[in-house]
Amino acid sequence: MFKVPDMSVWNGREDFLEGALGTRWHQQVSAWHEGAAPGVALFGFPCEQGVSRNLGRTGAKTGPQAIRRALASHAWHMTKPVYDAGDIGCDDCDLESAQQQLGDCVKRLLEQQQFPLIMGGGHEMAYGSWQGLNQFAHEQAKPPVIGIINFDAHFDLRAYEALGSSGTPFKQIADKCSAQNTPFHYCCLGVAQSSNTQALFARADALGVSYRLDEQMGVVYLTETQQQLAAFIKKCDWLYLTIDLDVLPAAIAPGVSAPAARGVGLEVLETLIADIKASGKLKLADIAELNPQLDIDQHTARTAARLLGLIAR
Ligand SMILES: N=CN[C@@H](CCC(=O)O)C(=O)O
Ligand SMILES: [Mn+2]
Ligand SMILES: [Mn+2]
Repeated sequence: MFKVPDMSVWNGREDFLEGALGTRWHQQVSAWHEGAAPGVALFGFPCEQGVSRNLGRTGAKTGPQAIRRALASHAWHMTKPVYDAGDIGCDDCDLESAQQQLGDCVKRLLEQQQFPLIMGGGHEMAYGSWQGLNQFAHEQAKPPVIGIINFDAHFDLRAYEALGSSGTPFKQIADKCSAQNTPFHYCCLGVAQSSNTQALFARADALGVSYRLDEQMGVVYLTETQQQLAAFIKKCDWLYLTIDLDVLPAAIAPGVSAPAARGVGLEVLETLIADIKASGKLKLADIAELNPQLDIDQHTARTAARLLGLIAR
């Protein structure tokens, strides 16, 4: 259910002697309101029902607050406003209602010319985020072609029966795209072979997914990876970027349900994010799976905050 932003989390060190150039995020982030000037709207999805249904290690529901706390002390280098627009949790409702409400909030922010940046929570968040962008796209005179770029060790294309989980969001989106007769453009980068069964690779192939294994994503393969990503981006009008923090090596991102033995390096991830931003097509982004209970000295929260700051810029 919707919670208004708790602005008390936005606090930290203040460099009074430095004046306006000495500010940090906690001094600049304001509560979002209808009619606010276009900028970046942070939004939380403190939910882990999907992780629990997927038999993962729970704890991600405190992820959004941990990212906010890590971001609060970042030095301010932004040239556009940043807002906190609140949270949609799922303590009092089922996951499906929370995903739908998240979608409604994302759509509302897009209608208000905001760039929504959603903080999870489990990766079940993606099915909510996408619903908002999809609905907004269908309000346009000519609905733009949406492409999903997922940095993840997992395809998250698991089969499901009645209910989805953190392992199914892109299968759910593929099914929706098929039902509404729109293309399913999905690029999944950083896939760990050992963490995805043959069934998932077969489903990815059947759905025409553009993917790369983690072992094909080292710095030596960067140009090749950039070319594959550029070819994917070319097919799309709008992009939805979703980052599952378990794509990063466990040493950098220990605070996730399924830490990666190998993972994709931050320098590669950041270069690819810069390419995505430079395309001018990015409409929506989210960062999933931060589990503060499993984190070590806020390493994962700090990485999530760094990536968030890079996307917001
Ligand atoms: N979004 C996560 N998907 C992985 C997670 C596994 C886990 O939480 O342990 C998957 O379904 O395989
Ligand atoms: Mn994953
Ligand atoms: Mn995932």
